[in-house]
Amino acid sequence: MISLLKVINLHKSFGNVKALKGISFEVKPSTVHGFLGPNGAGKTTTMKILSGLISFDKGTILFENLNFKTSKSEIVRQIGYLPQNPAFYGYLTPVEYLSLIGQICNFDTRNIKKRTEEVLEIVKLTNVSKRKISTFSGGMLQRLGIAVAIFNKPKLLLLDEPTSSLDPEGRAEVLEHIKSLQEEGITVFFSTHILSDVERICDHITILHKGKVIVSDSLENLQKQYIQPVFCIEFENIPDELEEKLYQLSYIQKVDIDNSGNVFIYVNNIEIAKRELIKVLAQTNKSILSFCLKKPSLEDIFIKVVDKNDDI
Ligand SMILES: Nc1ncnc2c1ncn2[C@@H]1O[C@H](COP(=O)(O)OP(=O)(O)OP(=O)(O)O)[C@@H](O)[C@H]1O
Repeated sequence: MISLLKVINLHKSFGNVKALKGISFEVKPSTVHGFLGPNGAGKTTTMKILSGLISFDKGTILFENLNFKTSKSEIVRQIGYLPQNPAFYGYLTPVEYLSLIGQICNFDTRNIKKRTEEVLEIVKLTNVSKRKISTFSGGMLQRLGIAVAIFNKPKLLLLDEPTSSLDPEGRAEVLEHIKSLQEEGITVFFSTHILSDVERICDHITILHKGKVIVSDSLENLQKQYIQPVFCIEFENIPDELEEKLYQLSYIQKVDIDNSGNVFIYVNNIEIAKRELIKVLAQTNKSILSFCLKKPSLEDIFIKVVDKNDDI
């Protein structure tokens, strides 16, 4: 699949602070791409460069076949950006506010009206389109921010921590909208610290740490590569010499039994284990209350890769 955006060896310093130390990653079209990293990793700096707000020192940015160095204005016209703390004029209604945006984007009056109705429909704010923005909840404000960012029909939408200031309900609401933008043909690149948000809606993930990209891959590949599958078994009574018996099997890597009697079995061949392990456990003749394969968590991946790269 050809990339929509390619960032190659991008550098940016603010005085002595090296915010980006040669980052490279690609964003595929029609994906939701999560941009993860601890505070100060360089996420906002990257977003500001991509939206054309600040310059970069070194490197290449390609958008489709265009080079950012020579076609910046053509590229940024196709990129929407929702900053971390968007500000609105609270005394206006969404219709009035979006009309203002339409004028800034050089739409004519008829098209402003049409596009305003369309984007309000997309972000599900049609029923409050004539209410003052000052009365909106955090989730509604973020959705209005998305409406502004997609007004000009961008191919790529950059969202800087769109859920960080929201409660769980507001987050769920905004995440649902981000996911639905894919259906509108918009590719989304969004930064966050909240790992569960990424897990919920992202296809691809780039992890940034201290100005460097330490991982950039599909969520599926990351789960396969970084997470060891673990079987979790709850017995009514733990069978005698269970650990010794399990360690005799070549596909068993590690067995842990916690204080509540739950057994965690790590394996090196998931396919054999899926077929054979349950049969082996059944031969113990002890009642099994539950048996499951634990789903890899993004938090585990994050901790693993950030720990591994902590000395960079
Ligand atoms: N205008 C600036 N002047 C000086 N230093 C800056 C400026 N903007 C960012 N930095 C520094 O660059 C580094 C990267 O900051 P950036 O805001 O991009 O990180 P971030 O990953 O977005 O962090 P957060 O999650 O806290 O928003 C930090 O060390 C920050 O202090």
